[in-house]
Amino acid sequence: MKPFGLSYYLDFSRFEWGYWSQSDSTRNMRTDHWRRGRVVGGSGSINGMNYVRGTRADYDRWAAMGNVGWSADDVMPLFRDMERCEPGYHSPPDYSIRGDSGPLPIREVRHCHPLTNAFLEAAQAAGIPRTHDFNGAQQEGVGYGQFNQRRGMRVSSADAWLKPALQRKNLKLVTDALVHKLLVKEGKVTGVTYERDGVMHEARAGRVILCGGAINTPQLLMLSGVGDGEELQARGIDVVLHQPGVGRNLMEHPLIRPSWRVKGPSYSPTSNWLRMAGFGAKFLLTGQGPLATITEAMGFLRTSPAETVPDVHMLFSVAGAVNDDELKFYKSLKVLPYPSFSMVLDKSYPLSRGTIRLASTDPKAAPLIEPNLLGDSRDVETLVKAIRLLRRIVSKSPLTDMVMEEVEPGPHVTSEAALVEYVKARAGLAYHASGTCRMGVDETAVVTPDLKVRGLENLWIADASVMPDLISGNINAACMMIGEKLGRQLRN
Ligand SMILES: Cc1cc2nc3c(=O)[nH]c(=O)nc-3n(C[C@H](O)[C@H](O)[C@H](O)COP(=O)(O)OP(=O)(O)OC[C@H]3O[C@@H](n4cnc5c(N)ncnc54)[C@H](O)[C@@H]3O)c2cc1C
Repeated sequence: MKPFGLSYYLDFSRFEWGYWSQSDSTRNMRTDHWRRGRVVGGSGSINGMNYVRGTRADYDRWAAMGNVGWSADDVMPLFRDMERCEPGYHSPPDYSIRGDSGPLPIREVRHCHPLTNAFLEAAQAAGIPRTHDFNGAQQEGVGYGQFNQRRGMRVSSADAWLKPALQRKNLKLVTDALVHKLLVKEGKVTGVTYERDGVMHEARAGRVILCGGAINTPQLLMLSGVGDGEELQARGIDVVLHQPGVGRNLMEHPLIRPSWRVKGPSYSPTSNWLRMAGFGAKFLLTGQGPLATITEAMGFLRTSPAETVPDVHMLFSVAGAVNDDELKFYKSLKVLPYPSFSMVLDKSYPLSRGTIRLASTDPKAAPLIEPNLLGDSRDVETLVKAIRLLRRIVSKSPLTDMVMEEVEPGPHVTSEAALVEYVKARAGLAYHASGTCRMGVDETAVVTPDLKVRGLENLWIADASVMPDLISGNINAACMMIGEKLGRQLRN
């Protein structure tokens, strides 16, 4: 999926794990599709490419939890070294903060749809500040989207780091392989077993680094006997290390998609061949337009003046789409078939926590994902306040003049109770699963601040599972930073 636009037309489900969660009692017993990339580059090879670092305060919070080495002063230089801001930013980036020579190109949206510019103006009319770089000095506010793309084409971590390194003689990439478990001898990890074309193999290593993501990394640890001792024994797995923190603390940004129908054309699917040809030409000539992305602007908003930091994050999507539980195939998303936009909204610092458990000792079986996505009522309250804020934005010119009607939640959903019910009925995933092998300094932390698995020799983790709590915004950039940080640490 190099150009994002292809995902409208082609079925990429074979590059995915196809996980569905357990019914969620916090959301009317709904179940949802936990999309995860099953491809070189992982979920970063199938994601939306929105590039967000998170705030300085996010990492200072991680450090304040005892995670030495993770403060903003420690990690922001890593982000800068990773990035190469492409030409064409509306305001020149501040290169004391942003990078200009790293392996990962980051471009800003240009030549937007009129709805995007109308949204930015309306948000400011509603009292929301304009930020010229939410990855720079000020995250708060609304601004144009940034993407890890070159001329509109995806540049994933595999493109930026792995592919150039493949020429090295000491690197071998084995694809189409499923790791079954860790090899552990007397508390020391010596390698992994994996299956390829129905044949089992062993890979031995001086140092083993797990990066299977927030669902598969804890699954692999549990299959290897590392997890809650009682639960492992109940499944007949020999306990290598009793570590009840494995698979706990599952974090996800709960997400809703308030949507509006508009009078003029948006990027919604169209049968007008002339318009489609125009989109194709724009992409080929400039790398911009809906084939590169449909989320042209972003916002980090405070739902009330009492909030000290933005508590919700939103993407302005110039094609309306709503969550759809009826769709049991690979997206659980219904694109609205008429001109429309969505304000894709997620709660930045969710308090609810879910769990990953083993469903079976078969490495090919999906683990049990128990989301508990809205287990803490404060997450619901924030999303309800955020809907009111979005409605205020839409009521402002020039956006209001372009809108025909509110599609979701709908004009009649106005009371507190009705909005709470809407959130419970419709909230889904931002695909930011994280935290299931939490970094920390306490007994239930799975890794130490240097990402070493506590209680085992020779094993580190570098993926979203180590995050101690969630950052504000999308998390792929933070995952890349985590990998970069561990790489430097082990090299030294
Ligand atoms: C649909 C979607 C849209 C998203 N949009 C954005 C966005 O716009 N911006 C953003 O910043 N973030 C986005 N994200 C989130 C972001 O991409 C992920 O959070 C991030 O890629 C997670 O990185 P990770 O290294 O933790 O895991 P992953 O990227 O999931 O990598 C795990 C890798 O391990 C492999 N693996 C797992 N188990 C095994 C095994 N047993 N044997 C062999 N291999 C195994 C997987 O196949 C995969 O390649 C999105 C995610 C999704 C799914």
